[in-house]
Amino acid sequence: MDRTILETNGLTITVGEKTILREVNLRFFERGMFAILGENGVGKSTLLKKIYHDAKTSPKWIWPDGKKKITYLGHELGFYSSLNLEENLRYFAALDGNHSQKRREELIQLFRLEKRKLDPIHLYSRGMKQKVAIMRAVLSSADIILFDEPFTGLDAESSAVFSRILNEEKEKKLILIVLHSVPSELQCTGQILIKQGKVIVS
Ligand SMILES: Nc1ncnc2c1ncn2[C@@H]1O[C@H](COP(=O)(O)OP(=O)(O)OP(=O)(O)O)[C@@H](O)[C@H]1O
Repeated sequence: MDRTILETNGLTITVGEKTILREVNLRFFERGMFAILGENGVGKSTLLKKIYHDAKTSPKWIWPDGKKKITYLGHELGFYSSLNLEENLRYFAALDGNHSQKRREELIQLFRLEKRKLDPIHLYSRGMKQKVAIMRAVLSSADIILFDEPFTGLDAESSAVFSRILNEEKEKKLILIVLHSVPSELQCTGQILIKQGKVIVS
């Protein structure tokens, strides 16, 4: 049976003098993918960051095996630009407690980076860098993945590939994903619309 893995009980977020979100009550089980939608500036990124921050720091969060298994991909892509793709992914795998080398190679192929995997990341284009950050998040052993506009910079083919990867991952993990529009291939479990400080779940 599914159990609750993430809950926000009456969460109110205030930035400076301004209350961005009021009394947000969300509850998620261990699997599924939920799109977080809404106009510019309504608080989508703020909500995601708050969830990540609380998950890492709040004593209210209980992690079954004591390890905090949540990862976040925001606007900062977070890898080592002087290292190549292989080195970056291997480094993060070592930090994380190792991921499958087979899956790593599979993702490199799916994103068509095999020929570039030994180039340092600083030579990559914007979209290629985005793919590296996505691979890192997908390969992590986290139970929860938070993505903030992860389709940014991806071409149509890569967007379709990434949507298919997410459709598979949502069967094993909880994925929250901030989007401006839902790509046609993406099969979300539900949508969370933020409007005027309120959250509407559908
Ligand atoms: N550090 C901060 N200081 C002051 N205001 C902030 C700060 N961070 C965010 N805000 C404000 O909070 C509101 C929500 O910002 P947020 O980035 O969460 O919106 P968003 O829905 O993700 O927007 P977008 O679709 O444009 O990315 C905005 O009005 C923004 O100006």
